[in-house]
Amino acid sequence: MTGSTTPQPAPDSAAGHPEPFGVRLRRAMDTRGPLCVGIDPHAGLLTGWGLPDDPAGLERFALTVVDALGGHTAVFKPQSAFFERFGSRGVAVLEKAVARAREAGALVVMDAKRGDIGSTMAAYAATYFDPASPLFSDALTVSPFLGFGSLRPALDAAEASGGGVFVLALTSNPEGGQVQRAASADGRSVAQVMLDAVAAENAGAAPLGSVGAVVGATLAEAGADLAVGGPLLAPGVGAQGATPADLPALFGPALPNVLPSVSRDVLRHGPDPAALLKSVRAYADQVRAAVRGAVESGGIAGG
Ligand SMILES: O=c1ccn([C@@H]2O[C@H](COP(=O)(O)O)[C@@H](O)[C@H]2O)c(=O)[nH]1
Repeated sequence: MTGSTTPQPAPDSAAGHPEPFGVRLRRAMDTRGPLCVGIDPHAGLLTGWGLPDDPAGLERFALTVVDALGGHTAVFKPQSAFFERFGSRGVAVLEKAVARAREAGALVVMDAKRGDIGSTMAAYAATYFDPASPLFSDALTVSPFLGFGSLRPALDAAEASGGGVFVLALTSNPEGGQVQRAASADGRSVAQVMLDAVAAENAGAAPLGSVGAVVGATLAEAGADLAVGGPLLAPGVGAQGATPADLPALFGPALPNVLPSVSRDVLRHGPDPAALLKSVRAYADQVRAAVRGAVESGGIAGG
């Protein structure tokens, strides 16, 4: 992680098309460090920071995180649920945090795990990928439980706005395998069907496609082909027990495209901005060291 360089370009490239999310993410990870910081304002964290568990406390919390880290971290991942629990006042705070994070040069992956029939998915797509929307984000987590094809409106809207989509494939929770490891009609696991569909979306994209997959860092093994040509968002580092040192064995050759995500284990260091930044820098350094070690040991190709 470097100082306060700004990885985000102007939204429009010279040709008038937005620069793709995958390109922007690759640059952000390379310049700021391969780490995503989750903004998860748990009630216990607000209390631990000496803040009230109300919209005013939520705003202080979220903006403190953004102001402390926005010029340094590659990606923020606000967890929408922790804002929605305060109703419209919480969503207003989320809007403010997203805008301020993007102004600071960080990319925003909205963790809302949206998924519905196509016509409703189009409304979700407008919420997060219409540049005029107050929740306009760089990327969105989506759930493919209604079938990969139901995600099409989000995939199309993301592409049009230079945004990205992260499709749940192998989640970090222990219950996920019940669905994700189940065999589909053609014998592939459900997770592999989703990963293959993600790979097809990214065909021809370089250096990184804009359609990613969520693969939990907590998994004992992937048991799937992770060569999707796009980013692999890996939550579960920190409070859920995974460490950066676990990543090479789990992700193998896909490791350079992995974006590990940490929420509680960074946030617990607040409200002191310097302590938050120190924690993020330590995590980013550990991830870099894990990738370097894997390259040096011949486990993955160097960049
Ligand atoms: O498979 C998944 C998908 C998403 N998440 C989300 O990431 C954070 C994890 O928070 P920690 O405090 O670092 O455990 C949270 O918002 C989850 O909803 C996930 O954990 N696993």
